[in-house]
Amino acid sequence: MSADDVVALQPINTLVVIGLGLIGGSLALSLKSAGACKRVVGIAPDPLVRQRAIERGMVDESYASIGDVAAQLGEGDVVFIAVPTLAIREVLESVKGCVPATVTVTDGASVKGSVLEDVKAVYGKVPEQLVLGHPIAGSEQSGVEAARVGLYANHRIILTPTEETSDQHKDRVADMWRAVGAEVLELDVENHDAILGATSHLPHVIAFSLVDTLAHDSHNEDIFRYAAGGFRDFTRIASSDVVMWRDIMLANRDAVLEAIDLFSSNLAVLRKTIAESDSDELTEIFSRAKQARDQFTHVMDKQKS
Ligand SMILES: NC(=O)C1=CN([C@@H]2O[C@H](COP(=O)(O)OP(=O)(O)OC[C@H]3O[C@@H](n4cnc5c(N)ncnc54)[C@H](O)[C@@H]3O)[C@@H](O)[C@H]2O)C=CC1
Ligand SMILES: O=C(O)C(=O)Cc1ccc(O)cc1
Repeated sequence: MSADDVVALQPINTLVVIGLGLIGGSLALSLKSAGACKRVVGIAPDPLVRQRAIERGMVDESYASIGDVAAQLGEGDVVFIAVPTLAIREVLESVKGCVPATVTVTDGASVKGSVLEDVKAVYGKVPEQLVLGHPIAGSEQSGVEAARVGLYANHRIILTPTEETSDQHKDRVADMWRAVGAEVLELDVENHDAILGATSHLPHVIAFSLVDTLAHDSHNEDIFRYAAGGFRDFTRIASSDVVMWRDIMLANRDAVLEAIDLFSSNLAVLRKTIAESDSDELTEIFSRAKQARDQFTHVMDKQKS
């Protein structure tokens, strides 16, 4: 199914978003704009965030804690957890204490293995109402002001259901994402973390490390003044939220280390090729990379059009 197809959806009664930043706020705004849920409730510990979410029309009501609204929830309602990866466990503890088993509970964290471990630790099992997910959409911006309608349109959402996840809850979450124009895919947790470790987490490691390296080069105080467009393109993601990325690296440590090791050994090959002035091999490596990247952008552009 293409993301542009009009789909018949079960509307959500109440959507509760825990964490009113880029990811949670954008889902709230997008579902409201699509008319795909009757009521949106925001949960945020910071009163200023709660106020801005109301002012921006992101939520109808906002509370400091899920306990303030949980008793009103039931079948047909969805709780979406959109907080930094290592804050998920604490949020699950608060959800477990008060949210009925009929309510669909899902998340948007960038790492799925650690969240699955958190679920097992908190619930002692994987409840059928839990549907773990990850929107492959976002940016280097964060916070309540960064949220926007349309963030998920024509983007992919990966769900990582386990055998315990019920079809009914999974379908509800898939419908929710389709209502905001996303394409829904499924992966198992381990594959998800290995793939995202290589394609998302490693690029952030490299971007943060490159900027940190250059910023600490005492001989080059003015170094960024002379940077060309390529530097800006390549390092945009080093402006991303620090807590979010610290959590991702710690939560997906093994997959990230594996990706760093593979990259380091390929970088060492490239270094040797340059040191030896091996023109043929350099042409070969760059041609392979250019072809792969051109093919990737062609596929991505076709998806957008
Ligand atoms: N930023 C991105 O491009 C993407 C982020 N993600 C994931 O989505 C999640 C949210 O990320 P963003 O929305 O970008 O972050 P954000 O920083 O914009 O928003 C997170 C919000 O959660 C709040 N928060 C933190 N702990 C909380 C708690 N215990 N209870 C309630 N609220 C709490 C923060 O105050 C903040 O308002 C993260 O797990 C991230 O890895 C997934 C895909 C893309
Ligand atoms: O800013 C970018 O280009 C991103 O890569 C956004 C992003 C960040 C984290 C995710 O888990 C998914 C997407």
